[in-house]
Amino acid sequence: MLRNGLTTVSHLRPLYSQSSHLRIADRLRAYSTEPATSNDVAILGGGITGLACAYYITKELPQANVTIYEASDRLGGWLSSKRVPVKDGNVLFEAGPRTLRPSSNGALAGILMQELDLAKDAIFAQRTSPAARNRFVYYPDHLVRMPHPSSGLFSNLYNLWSEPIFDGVLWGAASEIFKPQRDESLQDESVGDFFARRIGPNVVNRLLSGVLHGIYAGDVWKLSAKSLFPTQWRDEAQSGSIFGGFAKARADGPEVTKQEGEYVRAIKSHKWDPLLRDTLKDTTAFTFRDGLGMLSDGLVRHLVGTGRVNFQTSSPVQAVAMSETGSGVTVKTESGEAAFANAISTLSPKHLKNIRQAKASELVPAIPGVTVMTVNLYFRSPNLAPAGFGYLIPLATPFENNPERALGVVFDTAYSPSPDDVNMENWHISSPDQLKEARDQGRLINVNDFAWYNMPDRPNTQDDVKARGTKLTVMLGGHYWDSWPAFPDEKEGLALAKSLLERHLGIKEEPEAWQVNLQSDCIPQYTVGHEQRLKTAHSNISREYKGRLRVAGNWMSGVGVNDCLRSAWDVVRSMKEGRYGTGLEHIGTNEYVRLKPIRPGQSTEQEQ
Ligand SMILES: C=Cc1c2[nH]c(c1C)Cc1[nH]c(c(CCC(=O)O)c1C)Cc1[nH]c(c(C)c1CCC(=O)O)Cc1[nH]c(c(C)c1C=C)C2
Repeated sequence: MLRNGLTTVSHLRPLYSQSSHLRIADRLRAYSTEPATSNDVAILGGGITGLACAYYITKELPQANVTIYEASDRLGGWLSSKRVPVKDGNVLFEAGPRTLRPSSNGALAGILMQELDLAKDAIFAQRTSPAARNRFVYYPDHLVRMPHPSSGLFSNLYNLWSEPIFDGVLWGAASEIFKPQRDESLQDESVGDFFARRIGPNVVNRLLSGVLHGIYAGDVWKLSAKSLFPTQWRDEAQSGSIFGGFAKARADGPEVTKQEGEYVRAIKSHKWDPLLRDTLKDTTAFTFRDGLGMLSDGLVRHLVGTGRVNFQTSSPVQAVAMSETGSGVTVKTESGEAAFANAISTLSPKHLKNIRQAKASELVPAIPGVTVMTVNLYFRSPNLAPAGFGYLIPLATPFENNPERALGVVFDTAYSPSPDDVNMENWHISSPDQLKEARDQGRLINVNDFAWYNMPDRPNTQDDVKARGTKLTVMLGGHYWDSWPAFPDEKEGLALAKSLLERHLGIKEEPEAWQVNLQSDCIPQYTVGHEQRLKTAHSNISREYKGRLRVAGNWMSGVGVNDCLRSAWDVVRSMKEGRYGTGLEHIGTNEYVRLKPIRPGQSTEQEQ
């Protein structure tokens, strides 16, 4: 959509929402009331989780056909990458997530990249890059760089001693082991209460609240310690302290849920492209030439190619009911009813509620969401922000230094190279022959802190401009807007972002391009008691749909894109193995396995 008065060149076209891409047989079947084959699966929601579910089904369940129902006219959910023209070319703006990390659940994104042939389009910011080394927090009236090994011991110690943000941190951490253990009757508490009790309130208000702004856009005093920090929560109960548990895990190996152990094993047994695996090992975060939207586009393209997926866009689901025989479910939309053996809902709990028209009781207890406004800005001048990831604004930053109620600012230029960044004259190693030779030998090539994977072409760039400017995203709102009756409009959002950047970074320049995006209810809040709510949802869904409806998405085990992929992977794996489940059966599990300790020089974990 056009937000800034400039023509937007959008690569996110409604290509796959066009009925010409749907197989006629599939379309007829989708609207017939004939019984489905025993394998057909309906997927509710065409965001990244829905697309990933369809992908894993086509890969793992060769007999199954899939129908994806999406209420809007586009697929991909809130992955939304758009090109915006500027005077000397165009730049890419991300309305939602902008980068992915390759570790943990991120391995699935790496595997998708390999299987969808997207690695050649990827941009890999290396661990050596400023994006990895320089992370800032704004407190109380200036940017404070977080300690990092690359800064050197002296500089880190000086920072810890001189910056008020770290007051009480060292002492709080050192004495944590002596703090009394919580009462056994305590079932959950807020992240704030937990860490204030274990380390001290300054750590919560000045540091941790900022980190949780950057992930959940949420309030540290409301989010659940048990759900967000399960390892530390268990460590206190089992070892008496967080540090005690940490030391035990270092010595004996970390304990993880059985489900996590299976995941680690599956990832390890994947047949990795060795160069991609090595590239990802040295990568702090990655994205693609045309932004993260390339991931959802790549999935859709692949799914169309399988001929087994029927896309029903602009088709909100009105009801999902058990079939009369109990051998499947029927999905009702405005156009009719269709029968399936199984359904996977990737809808938010709020939308899931609507699929049980007549029922008054709730299927999934309410899980609140926060609204985030992202304001993308592109300035003509380069280096208006320090080199680095960006900065977070914690709760303790005084109101007069953050009246805009911003959560943080991302320095997008750090992940989003333009031709300047890959200009041969600026390379660490300037001989292309030397680089090609290294790559031919399978060695990783680092061009100004970006891995060069797509040999022999030039390293990928995202912003197509002659001279690099500064690209920033201001994040506003989140829990600060919880009780607001209305949100700022585009003009107000832009004004808020500009006034924040002027106060914090001294930027007075007018942006050459900008885009304001209001993401309503976009990040679910795992507030105190979240685990219990998920258990209730599991028993309700199980009772009503008897294993025929499963759920996946960002409201159960992590709010990021990587977590959505993981949730899709888990749900399809459980279907493949014929396990009875709802997608929530693992919640609150007490079956654990111990992984082998990670020894120096060893990079991966193994199950014992
Ligand atoms: C667009 C708003 C989002 C905010 N949080 C998330 C989104 C999509 C989800 C999220 N962000 C991060 C994680 C942790 C895992 C990780 O990839 O590191 C999750 C689950 C970290 C993160 N936060 C910000 C960035 C650039 C990243 C890296 C991944 C990403 O591109 O999202 C910046 C940031 N995100 C939000 C705020 C308020 C913020 C402020 C600087 C909200």
